[in-house]
Amino acid sequence: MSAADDALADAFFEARKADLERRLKPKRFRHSLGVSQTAETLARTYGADVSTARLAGLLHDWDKCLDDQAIRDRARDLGTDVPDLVLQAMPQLLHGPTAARALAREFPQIPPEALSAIEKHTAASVDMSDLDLIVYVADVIEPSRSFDGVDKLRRAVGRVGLEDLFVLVFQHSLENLVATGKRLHPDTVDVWNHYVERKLKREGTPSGAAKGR
Ligand SMILES: Nc1ncnc2c1ncn2[C@@H]1O[C@H](COP(=O)(O)OP(=O)(O)O)[C@@H](O)[C@H]1O
Repeated sequence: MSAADDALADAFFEARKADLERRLKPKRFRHSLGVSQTAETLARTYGADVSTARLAGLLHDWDKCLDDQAIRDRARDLGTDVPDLVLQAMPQLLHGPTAARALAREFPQIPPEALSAIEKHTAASVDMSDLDLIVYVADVIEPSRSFDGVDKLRRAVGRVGLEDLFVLVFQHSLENLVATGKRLHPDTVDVWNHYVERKLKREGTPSGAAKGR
């Protein structure tokens, strides 16, 4: 069995699930299982690798047990390259990047595609792979999430393309951050513009020509 096959096998999944149950509070552990199942469903729907999706979904919050200072320390120890604003003002945005690095170190057999999705699951990024998009979406719509509009997002699964689904979900995340007066990660505008530009191109809308109200 190759190293990647080992990481995608049931035994590895069950062992990391047991680790995770020890690391996380029960609600966060249930959320992780929900993200794993939802990522698996999305992978089936959109043609991504199902085993990698379920593993990335399971492990995305591996470092969510750390407080702000522990996250900062971990980011420094692991050599994670981050803007100072994020390190100081929004260290919780680093739990994806630190988890990806820590998991790679502890379990080198985890495929890079899964680590990439874990890294990007909170702040997103331009040029995300299908698996990155899937884990981002799964984190927001998994069954234990309950917020106004979640059913609309769930209903869009399979009805719209994966990137369009991501845009809907990312839009919801941004609206929520602004509505609650939160600061935005410095890359957020770039990510939004990147995916909106691509959506406008898919729809054949000339770049920069906003649709009238
Ligand atoms: N683009 C962003 N800019 C700033 N903060 C963000 C951004 N996206 C998510 N967040 C915030 O980062 C924190 C962690 O997000 P997330 O990993 O989705 O956690 P949770 O699973 O607890 O919702 C949340 O407080 C969320 O509001």
